[in-house]
Amino acid sequence: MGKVVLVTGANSGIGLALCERLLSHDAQLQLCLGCRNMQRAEAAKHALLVSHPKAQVSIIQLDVSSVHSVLRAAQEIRHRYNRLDYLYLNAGIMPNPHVDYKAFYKGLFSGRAIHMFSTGEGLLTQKDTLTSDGLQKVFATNLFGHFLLVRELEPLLCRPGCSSQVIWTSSSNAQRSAFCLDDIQHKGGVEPYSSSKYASDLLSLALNRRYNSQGVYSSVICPGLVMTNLTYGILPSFLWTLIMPLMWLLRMFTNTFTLMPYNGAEALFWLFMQKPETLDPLAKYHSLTSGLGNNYTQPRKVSTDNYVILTLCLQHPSPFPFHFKMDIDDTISSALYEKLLALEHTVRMKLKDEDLGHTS
Ligand SMILES: NC(=O)C1=CN([C@@H]2O[C@H](COP(=O)(O)OP(=O)(O)OC[C@H]3O[C@@H](n4cnc5c(N)ncnc54)[C@H](OP(=O)(O)O)[C@@H]3O)[C@@H](O)[C@H]2O)C=CC1
Ligand SMILES: CC(C)CCC[C@@H](C)[C@H]1CC[C@H]2C3=C(CC[C@]12C)[C@@]1(C)CCC(=O)[C@@H](C)[C@@H]1CC3
Repeated sequence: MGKVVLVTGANSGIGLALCERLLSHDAQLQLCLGCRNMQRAEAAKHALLVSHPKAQVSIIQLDVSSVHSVLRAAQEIRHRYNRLDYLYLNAGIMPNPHVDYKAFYKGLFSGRAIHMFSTGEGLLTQKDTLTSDGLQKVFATNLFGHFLLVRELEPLLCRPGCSSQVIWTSSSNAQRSAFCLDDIQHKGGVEPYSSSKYASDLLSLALNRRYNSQGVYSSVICPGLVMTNLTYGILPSFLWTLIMPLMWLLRMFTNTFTLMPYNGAEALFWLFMQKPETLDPLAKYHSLTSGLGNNYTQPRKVSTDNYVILTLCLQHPSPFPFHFKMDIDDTISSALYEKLLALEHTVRMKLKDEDLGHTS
């Protein structure tokens, strides 16, 4: 039986490009597309089968922002498969983005112009909304729904004698300054995207600590800047087309402008071919494209100087001396993990109450 791979957000952009690449590499795969929109999912499946007519591709209806949908989809996946070798947590949103053009022009003439272009740091804010579960939507979609999915799929991921990989599509826009342990949903801020992506980096660390002994390995990747529905939501496509020559020029200075979904999926695909035991839990794997258009994957250390958040978000005085930077990383990721477990408990209880309410 071929390996089983589940990809969330597989009907467009980087997720769909990854599916194409995986099927080109291994025709025996059992590929499952986790999508909320069945029409788009069917179109994606059709496109994959046109290029790989013998491939085994199935669809699972999954809205990662909805607790109920995640639980139902996980139940169906457990029913369909008896193993899960790769779980790609790729679905993501950046709703109502706003570009700070003043900061952009300021940054353009500063020494940090390249950094600004490759991370978008300080340029973007978003207006978040609530889900029907009462959670912040960006947090629920980019982080919490995926956390719940991992927890629900534990029996398929943790199999004695076998290893499996959980792979998060994070971002170079993940900034520690946007994240706060006291507000993991980012209710009080204007950078929920950045916060959720930073939280996914931390959560991946915690998952490794929790699950490595059971053969589950978690990694995070950065796809670079890619032209997809997500980026077309930031600037209209005609404007991206207009500035495309500038983007190609900038590729000479930053290899993070992967631009095409195929290139952005490079690190996701690269991880598929690695022995998970050899991966560095403290690394973030970057999809990079050189000025000449060659794709490659590069591990870069996740920032370890998290004492900034600690001092901002934990009670003063901080009980941790600065020279324990690695331990502090562990402390924050553990604290986030605990908070996610507590939230999971709350939402499960709420669902139970609602179910009881309906039946009585
Ligand atoms: N493009 C870029 O430059 C970068 C992207 N990323 C990350 O890459 C990932 C893929 O995004 P990208 O391909 O660019 O953008 P797309 O908008 O093309 O893809 C996002 C995918 O996520 C799905 N999705 C969104 N919300 C949900 C939900 N609630 N439940 C299930 N699926 C959902 C979308 O489905 P639907 O069609 O139904 O909306 C879509 O398939 C995201 O996590 C994004 O944050 C990271 C760094 C840079
Ligand atoms: C209109 C102006 C002439 C050009 C404005 C450019 C900005 C809109 C982009 C410059 C760097 C871009 C960027 C992202 C979004 C668009 C920019 C801010 C991201 C934040 C998109 C999502 C991600 O996850 C990041 C990796 C991107 C980093 C760069």
